[in-house]
Amino acid sequence: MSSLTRLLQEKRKNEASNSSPRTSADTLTTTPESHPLDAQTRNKSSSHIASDSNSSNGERNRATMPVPGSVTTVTQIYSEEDSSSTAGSSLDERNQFSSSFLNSNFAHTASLYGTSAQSKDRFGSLINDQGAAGLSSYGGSSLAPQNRITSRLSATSHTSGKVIPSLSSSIPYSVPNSNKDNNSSNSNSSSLSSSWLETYAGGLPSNISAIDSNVISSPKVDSVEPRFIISKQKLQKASMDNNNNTTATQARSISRSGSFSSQLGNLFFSKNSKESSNPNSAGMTYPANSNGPSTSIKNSNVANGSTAIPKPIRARQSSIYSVSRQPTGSYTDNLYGSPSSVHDHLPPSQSVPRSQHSSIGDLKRFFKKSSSSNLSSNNNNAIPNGSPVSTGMAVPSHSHSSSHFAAGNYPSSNSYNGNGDTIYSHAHGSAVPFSKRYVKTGEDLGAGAGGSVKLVQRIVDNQIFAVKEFRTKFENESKRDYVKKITSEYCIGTTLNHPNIIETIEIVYENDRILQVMEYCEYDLFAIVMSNKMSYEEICCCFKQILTGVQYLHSIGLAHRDLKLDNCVINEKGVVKLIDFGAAVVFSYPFSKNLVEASGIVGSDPYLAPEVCIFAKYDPRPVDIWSSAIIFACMILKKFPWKIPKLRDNSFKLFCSGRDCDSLSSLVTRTPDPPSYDESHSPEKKKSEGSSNNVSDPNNVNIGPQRLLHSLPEETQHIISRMIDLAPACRGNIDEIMEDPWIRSISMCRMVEDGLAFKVVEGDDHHHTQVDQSEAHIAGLEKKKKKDKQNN
Ligand SMILES: Nc1ncnc2c1ncn2[C@@H]1O[C@H](COP(=O)(O)OP(=O)(O)OP(=O)(O)O)[C@@H](O)[C@H]1O
Repeated sequence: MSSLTRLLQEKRKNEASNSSPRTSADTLTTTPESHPLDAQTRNKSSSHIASDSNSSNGERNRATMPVPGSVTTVTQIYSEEDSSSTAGSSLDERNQFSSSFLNSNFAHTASLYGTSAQSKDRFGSLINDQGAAGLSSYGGSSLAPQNRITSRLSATSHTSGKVIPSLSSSIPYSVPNSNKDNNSSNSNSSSLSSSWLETYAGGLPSNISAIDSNVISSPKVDSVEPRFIISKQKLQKASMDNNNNTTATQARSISRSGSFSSQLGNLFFSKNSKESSNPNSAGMTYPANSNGPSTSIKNSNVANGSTAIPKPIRARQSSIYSVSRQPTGSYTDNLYGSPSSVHDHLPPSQSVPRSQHSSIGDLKRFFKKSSSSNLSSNNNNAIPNGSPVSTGMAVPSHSHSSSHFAAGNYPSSNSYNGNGDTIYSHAHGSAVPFSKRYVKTGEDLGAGAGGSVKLVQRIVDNQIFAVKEFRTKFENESKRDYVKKITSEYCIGTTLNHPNIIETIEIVYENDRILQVMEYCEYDLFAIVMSNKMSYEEICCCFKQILTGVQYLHSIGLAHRDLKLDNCVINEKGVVKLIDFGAAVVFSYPFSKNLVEASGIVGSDPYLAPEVCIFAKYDPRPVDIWSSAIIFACMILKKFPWKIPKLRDNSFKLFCSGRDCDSLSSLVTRTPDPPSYDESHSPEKKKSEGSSNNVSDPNNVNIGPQRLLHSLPEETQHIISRMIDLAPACRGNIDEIMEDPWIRSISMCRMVEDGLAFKVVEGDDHHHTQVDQSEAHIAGLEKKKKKDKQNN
């Protein structure tokens, strides 16, 4: 056990002894004997690994085998709940694989965006170990509760009111070697990693190289060149000028780091048009030298002209031509390259990425509207940094998506009388009300925590789209949480541009509903997996496409945080797309090496990475990596490896056991082994990763990582084991994963540019399974399941 971990545990122990009786039960137990794996308990568990659905009996038998006495089992800190909860909450073993998989997979996303430990406490009493009616932070949805595992806020010590440490405070994420002096104000992790780094001569694992602290801090500047020094008089004059021109001041005051969120906080909770029109309360305004607000907008909030709102025509115009998909990596060109942007009028130092302006302006208009209808005001609510709101606003600055808002040739108005407003669009004719441009067609596609998704047909060309209608605010939900969710999806949806990410066509606010029009994909990946018709090559293709989408997200500083089969759709050409960015967060801002940790138990139980359930803050990138590996395992096994990554789940407990360590917290906080002398002099060997997968008995397939891995094809085992390393610091990062020989060898269907359009180049060793449209989406599968139940 590392001294660091020991320190952490001692701290917890002390905290535990000082707190309530409940917390004393959370004390770390490290003695293997105290949690022997007992066959009976395991027997109750239904979530076992098997290579296919017919092997359930064999699996059950295997699970009842006594675990050799020599192997270690793991215990989890803060595990009162875990130890007291029953194995009965695991998947029902008697069920067919497919049905348990189906039941379990209708999982809601739980999210507590950026909540503090205290705020989590508010929900603590609602925790329900049985899972069926557990708390969804969204308060439920239209899907039948028996059909889903609701992600609960059940993890760890949230109920005990303890402040759970940040994961990065116990492992060295940071890389402060290059600017040691600058990091004096940084967290412990920086100094820890600094010494760690010094000790081991810079042998950094590849997945932590880009980050040098978990705090955003401005770099210190020792000396400033004279030409950059502005005299006091000049400054005063400038500020007087600025007072006369608040619009310009506001525009210039928008900074990349942090201020977006607080300004957005004001924006969202503006009480009325008066407040909104006050630049000090509204926060976001448009550059004075832009074309200014459109007086043609029939919006009382805007009509007085005192609030500088992006000219919608401009924003709309800006989105038409440049929205065609750009190959990954071309975003910086788009971001700064378009000559027609209003931002080009600003000197570089004052300009902010265009799409930020557009998004913010659009959002401002939208939320002023909605605040006058749905949301009552509350100016006191500040939205914290790192929340999905700030996240959302930060996204465009990273991304190429400014192209969405670059010059174009849109209809002269994007607003229409009374009924609705297109917030974002790169669709023709968006000046016409949504309801006059689209008709609903067919069955609903699905519904989840964020809203319901329907199929619509565009009248003008009969093209089919998926429309997500965001749910309205729940009564017991804070406006902050609601707004965060919507904003996050809005910003991200309008920003991302990659073949493996769903394309947002437009976002419309109409009759108090928020509608996101997306490209339609004919199948849910979940439904395809459930058809049991996928070939191995097809599974690999889908997996690589998912990873490609993740690689794109991570490359622009975003993490999805809710990767699961349900959030992957696939079109009839075999192109997989990631959907549902309601839980996504920014982990890195442009031009910054700082890691912005994520917080909250967000995601769906079976796909959750263990650190999410243990730490209040964590790096969200390894979380995506873990979830992607679980998706792969699900596609191969047609079932979940476990129901939840907590020790109360016997399958997960067995997976964690049999290693050279007996405590889950130690395993999770492990750091890569420093390279030995030999390794550091041999690039090949250097790659051999330290990991928490250290196995006591590699031949025992009932316990340890091989419990899962042995069920997977051999060539996949190496990289999957790197992806499901219990320690996020040891987990492979996305670039490393893409370099894995097996991943590289996968023949993947992909989109390539073909003149102005894109065409799909199919993988050469497989075809993609198609299923009947009645069973192509989760809603259809649910219906079928209900029908089957009734017939039985
Ligand atoms: N573009 C699309 N094309 C086809 N089907 C889609 C599309 N977008 C969503 N769906 C279907 O709608 C379902 C719900 O969508 P989504 O995940 O965005 O909703 P949600 O309310 O955010 O769900 P969750 O509970 O996972 O947060 C998906 O599982 C999928 O079946």
